[in-house]
Amino acid sequence: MATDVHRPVTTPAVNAPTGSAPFAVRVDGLTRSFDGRAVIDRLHLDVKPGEFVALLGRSGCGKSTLLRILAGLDRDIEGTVLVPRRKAVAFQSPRLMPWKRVWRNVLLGLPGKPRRDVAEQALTEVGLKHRTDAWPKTLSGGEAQRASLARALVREPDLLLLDEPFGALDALTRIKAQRLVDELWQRRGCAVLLVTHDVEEAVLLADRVLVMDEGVIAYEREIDLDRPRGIADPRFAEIRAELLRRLGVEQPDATQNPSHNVS
Ligand SMILES: Nc1ncnc2c1ncn2[C@@H]1O[C@H](COP(=O)(O)OP(=O)(O)OP(=O)(O)O)[C@@H](O)[C@H]1O
Repeated sequence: MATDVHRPVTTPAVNAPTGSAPFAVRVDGLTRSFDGRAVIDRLHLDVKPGEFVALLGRSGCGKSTLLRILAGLDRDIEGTVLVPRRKAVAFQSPRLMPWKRVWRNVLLGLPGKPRRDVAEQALTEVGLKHRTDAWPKTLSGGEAQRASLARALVREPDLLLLDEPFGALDALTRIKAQRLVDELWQRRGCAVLLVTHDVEEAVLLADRVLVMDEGVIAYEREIDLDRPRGIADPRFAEIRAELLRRLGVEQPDATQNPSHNVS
């Protein structure tokens, strides 16, 4: 896996030697400040190749900032960030160019002559082949998000960065999109870093869930539940409750309130 090293902008970014790295992400002593305030403060993070990691944290704690840094979109940093050269990112808003048909959007930014067959293959993978020639404005929210995922897939990423990709979808479409990401991850075997506000989504999908706070990874939890996972599993509920506690969310105490007990 070819690796990029992102160092502070004062030092030119260098490419690490190619070869198989024992990690998909390695972040060491990362600091990012805005107006003198460190939003990320000497953060450490490793993600293994093929690992699915979810990142939770209260609003404004720096999740998107971290993701943008990993994507190489923000290099005004201190510390070291090593990420695979083949990486792709999908955001909450699909960011499709309205003047390009879906298949051309999928290929946007890829070097070389646009290859419709490559776009079509990725669109097939996300169940959107029938919309290959559509204009973005004719897509539903879920379809647009799938087109955005196809755009990530054509890059054949070793690391897929997802910033709240399901945040704007209705509940049913969201469940379908979660299943699709799960399938794609299993098929492609790439590492995934998913930023989400949804604790259930994190526990459903991830091998490991991180909670970010005060500029660092404040808590992490391996999710050792069998897949496919379901919220009916008592251990699922236990892990969800622990994560909510770590996020500072008050929960009703079942011992104080018998209506929460299922007998
Ligand atoms: N370009 C910028 N200039 C100044 N401040 C910024 C900039 N980008 C982010 N910030 C600040 O950094 C902090 C972290 O922002 P970030 O978007 O990473 O949070 P987040 O955890 O992703 O939030 P949310 O869950 O609400 O999306 C916020 O206080 C935000 O205002």
